[in-house]
Amino acid sequence: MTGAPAMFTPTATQLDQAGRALAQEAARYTRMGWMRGTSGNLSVTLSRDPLRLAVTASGLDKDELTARDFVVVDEAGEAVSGGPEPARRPSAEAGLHARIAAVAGAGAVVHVHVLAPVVAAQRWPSGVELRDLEMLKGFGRAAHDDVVTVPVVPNSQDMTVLGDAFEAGFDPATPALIVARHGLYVWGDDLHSARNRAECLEWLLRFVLETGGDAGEHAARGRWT
Ligand SMILES: CSCCC(=O)C(=O)COP(=O)(O)O
Ligand SMILES: [Zn+2]
Repeated sequence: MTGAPAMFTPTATQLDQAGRALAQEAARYTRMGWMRGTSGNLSVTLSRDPLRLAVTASGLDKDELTARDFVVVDEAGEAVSGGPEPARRPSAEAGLHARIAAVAGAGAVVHVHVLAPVVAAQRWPSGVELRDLEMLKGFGRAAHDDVVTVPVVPNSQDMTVLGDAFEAGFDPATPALIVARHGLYVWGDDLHSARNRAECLEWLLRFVLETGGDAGEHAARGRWT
């Protein structure tokens, strides 16, 4: 027997909190230079069953978002009723946010156009390896985890294609995805945790780019440890 479809109506307080948090966080990323122009987008999960996300509106300068510049979307990233009026257009990448929230159980997803991941993916298109670095702890991993591979998927304008590629390589222990020639996705329980992870991952990626990515090989040979 199938039950009635689950319903969800966000409260005004929930919407207000989500809108303020998204706008504040987007302004912060813009100041960091990680959301240049209108690039980047953010989401928070409002409900799991049914899956509902508050995602930033599309095409806006992310430094100037108001607490109403977001859209409530479903598991496919499609706008549903219940968000601020007048309705805005959801981020073009809302479908990937929703897939990450569904598959990884993320409470927040951030997508930024920071340079290091894109350069790293150009250099290591089958995944960027990180090992033996204290900063891995800030990315939610142990510093001495064997090897942490940040997955890379080819860019696409089709969020189902991107979502399928993400899911195919998904490792629950690695809360990030690089979209080649595009940008970085990082997730966590909330926007604050996702930002901490993104900042630490950016540091790690800059490290491997600047050292040539062979830090682990040196350590394994006992030259640095
Ligand atoms: C110059 S930004 C190109 C689109 C993009 O990649 C992005 O992150 C912003 O898209 P949105 O629809 O969320 O504004
Ligand atoms: Zn983007």
